[in-house]
Amino acid sequence: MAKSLPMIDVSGLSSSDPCDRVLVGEKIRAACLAHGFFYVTGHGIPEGLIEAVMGETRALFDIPDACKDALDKANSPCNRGYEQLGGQTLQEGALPDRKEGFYIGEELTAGDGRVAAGKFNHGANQWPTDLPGFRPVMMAYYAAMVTLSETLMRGMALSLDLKEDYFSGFCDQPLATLRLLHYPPAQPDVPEEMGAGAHTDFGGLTILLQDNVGGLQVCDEDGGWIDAPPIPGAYVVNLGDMIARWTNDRYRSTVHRVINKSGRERYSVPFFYSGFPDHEVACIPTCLYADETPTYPVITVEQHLRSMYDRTYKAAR
Ligand SMILES: O=C(O)CCC(=O)C(=O)O
Ligand SMILES: [Fe+2]
Repeated sequence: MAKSLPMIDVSGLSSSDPCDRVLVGEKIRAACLAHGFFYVTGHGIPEGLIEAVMGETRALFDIPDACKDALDKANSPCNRGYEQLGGQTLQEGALPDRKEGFYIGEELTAGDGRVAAGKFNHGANQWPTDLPGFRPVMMAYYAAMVTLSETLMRGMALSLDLKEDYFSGFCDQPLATLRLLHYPPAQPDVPEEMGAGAHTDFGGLTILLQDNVGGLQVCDEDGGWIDAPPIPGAYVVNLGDMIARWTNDRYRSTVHRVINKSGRERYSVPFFYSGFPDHEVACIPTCLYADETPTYPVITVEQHLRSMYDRTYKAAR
């Protein structure tokens, strides 16, 4: 039987009964130890909002090329806006990714202290002018994703037998990115080209919304690939590099990739929850065995993100 990823109903994390919350933490622990990837239901995100996000995403990628170019993220000091097909190379040494994208973050004005201080990826968005529903839908969804991420980080803390608010410093004024992606069908005559090359995610958690096309694959411990097909009503959640650093790889930042072999257009909307930029990500003492030392040096969220953007965008420049 083909391997599959676990499914977790996380509604218990919002229960007033601590036992309910601990039970979900235990399920998260098992899923993180096994794969670092799991499906989530009971997330509380309204279906209508999800449909609206998918509708606006398709509409965005359907606007004329000249309008996309006007929104190019090269215009933005904080990496917001449109990224053309092949703009990123997630897997070192591979061909550029066969995807186009659009980056959205928290809407911040020049007067915000973090923007004035030149904090990484902080600032204003670029919005399409001819799609009136786009901005309100994306901002509502961004806010809902921040709330869900906070809930899931409490679940992560419980899963590690930590106090539920252990990650509250990380969750303070979090840097996060909503990313709209469009994957044209793979080209049969370029079999080595991928929609997204094999990579790990850079932040804390990723919450992925995908359409019904499929193509996401998760690397197994034995080096094989497990399909993560779309399941209606469920998100795919995966751990990013920060969690591997916190746990000294007890929980892995699992490698994944996308190959769209369906012959159809694929759309997905990952939300990357990266945390407070100045937060120092250091190994959690209880994640070390007695004779073990931390594999990773202490790093701030911002330092790690900057280095990963440098690496994955350098090749495509
Ligand atoms: O589109 C997907 O299913 C996954 C995208 C992804 O892995 C990423 O953007 O980091
Ligand atoms: Fe990813």
